[in-house]
Parts: sequence; structure tokens; C-alpha cells
Amino acid sequence: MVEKYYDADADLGVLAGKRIAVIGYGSQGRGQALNLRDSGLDVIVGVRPGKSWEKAIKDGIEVFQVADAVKQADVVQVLLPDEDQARTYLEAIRPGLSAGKTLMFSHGFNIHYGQIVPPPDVNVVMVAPKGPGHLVRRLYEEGAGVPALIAIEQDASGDARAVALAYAKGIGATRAAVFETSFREETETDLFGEQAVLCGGCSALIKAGFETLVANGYAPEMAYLEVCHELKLIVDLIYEGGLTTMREVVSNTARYGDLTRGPRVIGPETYAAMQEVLEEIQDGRFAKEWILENQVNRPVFSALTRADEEHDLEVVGAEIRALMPQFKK
Ligand SMILES: NC(=O)C1=CN([C@@H]2O[C@H](COP(=O)(O)OP(=O)(O)OC[C@H]3O[C@@H](n4cnc5c(N)ncnc54)[C@H](OP(=O)(O)O)[C@@H]3O)[C@@H](O)[C@H]2O)C=CC1
Ligand SMILES: CC[C@](O)(C(C)=O)C(=O)O
Repeated sequence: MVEKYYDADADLGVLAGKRIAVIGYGSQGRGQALNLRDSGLDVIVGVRPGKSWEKAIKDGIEVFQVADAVKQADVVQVLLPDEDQARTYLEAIRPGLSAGKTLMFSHGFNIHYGQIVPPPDVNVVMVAPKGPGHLVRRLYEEGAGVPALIAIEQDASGDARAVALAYAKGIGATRAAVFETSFREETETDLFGEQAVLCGGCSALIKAGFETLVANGYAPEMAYLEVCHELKLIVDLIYEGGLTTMREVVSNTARYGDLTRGPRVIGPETYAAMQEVLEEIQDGRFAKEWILENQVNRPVFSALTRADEEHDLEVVGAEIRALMPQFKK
């Protein structure tokens, strides 16, 4: 059984008198840093001069160059893009680490695939919210929290778990639930989830549904409303109460179609493809591909991103959202 922790299991006092440097002020960096500050902890941010730097200053957080932030911190939370972490670690983080400090991540990619090899006398832990950074912030402000995973890779000080739990409490995660895992399990399940289901699988399913309807002469607007807009409403139901709640709310006709046609759409070929995707993650092929792609300035990433941004689904979707006041920024 997976170990679970809540507010009562975590002591913010473990971080009293300790300085936390959040490195990076993007999606996770901003959400986590602001929550830590509002939990009464001593938090600074390490970034390069630019947009993120300005944003942190506007939010009232003290900002330093990465190396300067690391030097003065007891806990260093690395919230740079995964593909930038190894270089920045060598140049600006590693020199500022010393015995007893805690090096923290929100995703295990660089540790698990050996891109970052920390010295043995520092703690290496993970606190990984299971949701995007703006929700980490929004739910905290609402008095709730996004659940998180923790993992302990190195426990040099003997209290690495207590430090990770205190940090998780500081960002609001113990208000929901914190689950203990390993760097390997988090990395492999997270990559699989985002590739096969959440981002990759879901985008491919939506595009396939949209293209099938449009190819059969239906209006793109109808196709968008059916397979994309309404998806959120269905996912919200699944989020709140699982497939059972969703099936209680939709019509019996929808439910019968779901139970009999869904398994035909996601059949044996999809299971085989998912298995292949998982094996590429497990044996490091995906990691190698993504690391090399970054070394040549991301030609595949750029071309595929551009093609999808120009897809009719995106063009029609933007037009439809512009007609609805709820999407006005
Ligand atoms: N996005 C998410 O919701 C989730 C992310 N994670 C993990 O959290 C980590 C951070 O991801 P995410 O928040 O998405 O990252 P973002 O891309 O949103 O933000 C990255 C931040 O790092 C800064 N940065 C980039 N390169 C450098 C550099 N060379 N030196 C200094 N600062 C730099 C950027 O600043 P600048 O403005 O200068 O570019 C920005 O502030 C990753 O490990 C990711 O896997 C985990 C769970 C969910
Ligand atoms: C689903 C994408 C994610 O894994 C996440 C928000 O948890 C990510 O890395 O952004």
C-alpha cells in the first residue's frame, strides 16, 4: 500500500530558520513560491533576468541569479524546464551545494535518467504536485490544495522525508493528500500519463473525432463543440466521481454507446501502442530522443507544434471561444 500523508503528518517547523530557493518562476515556480511565502516560509527565487525575473519582483518575492540564490539556500527546489536543468545544474547549482542541503525536484527525469548526479552528502527529494502550477496557487488561495507525490532518493541528513513533507505542507499539498513514491516510478508514470493519455492520447483522440466528423460533411463548429468543448464537462464529472458518476449523469443512450462503442475505438492496437510507448520510457529511448532533440534546437518539436497550431480544430475552436463571454480573459 502506498504511504499517504496529510497536514497532521507534516511539520512546517522543520523549515523554520531555513531558506528555500525556488529556481525558475514559470508554471510551478510561481505557484509553489507564492504558496510557500503565504505559509510563512523564507522563500527566494533564482532565475535569469527577463520576464520571470520581473514577474517575481512584481509579486513581491526577492529574486537572485540562480547561483546566488543556491548559495544562500538550505533547500533548492529546481523548477526549470526539464531540458534545461542539467546544464544549469552544472553551471550554477552544483557549485552552491554543500553537505546537509536539500536538492528538490518536481519531476524525476534528470535524476532518473542520470543527467544530474548530485554529491552524496546532500538530500535529494521530490515534491511533485499532480497538477499545473496555476492550480497549485488557485486551490491554495481557496483553502484547498493540489495533491502531490514525494520521493526520497538520498537522505544524507537523516530528515529528508520531514523536509519534503514540510515543503509539501507549505505549498498546500498535505491539505489534499501526499503519496510516497520513488523517482523511477514518478518519472515513468508521469511520462506515460502525459504521452499516452493526458496530453498525447487525448489530443490524438480529439483530433481523430473532429477529422472524422468533418470528413463526413458535418460543420467544423458542430464537430468542435461535440468532441472538444463538451469534453471538459465530461472530464469534470469523472474527476469528481469517477466513470460511475459520469455515467449516472449522461443519458442512458450515451451510456450504452460508451460501454459498447468505446472499447472498439480504444482496442487491442491502442493497448499495443501504449505498451510500446511505456517500454520506450522504461528503457530510456524517449529520454535520449528528447535530450538529443534539444541539442539540435528542437526541429521535430517545432514542426509538429506549428502543424497542430494551424489545424482546423484550433482555428474553429478559437473562433467559437471568442463568441462565449466565459472565455474572455
Ligand atoms: N507545468 C506543470 O504544471 C508541471 C511541471 N512539473 C515539473 O516542474 C518543473 C518546471 O516546469 P514548469 O513549471 O512547467 O516550467 P516553465 O517552463 O513554466 O518555467 C520555467 C522557468 O525556468 C526559467 N528558466 C528557464 N531556463 C532558465 C535558465 N537557463 N536559467 C534560469 N531560469 C531559467 C524560466 O524563466 P524565463 O522567463 O527566463 O524563461 C521560467 O521561469 C519541471 O521539472 C516539470 O517537469 C511538474 C508537475 C507539473
Ligand atoms: C500532464 C502534464 C504534466 O505532467 C502535469 C501538469 O502534471 C506536466 O509535466 O506538465
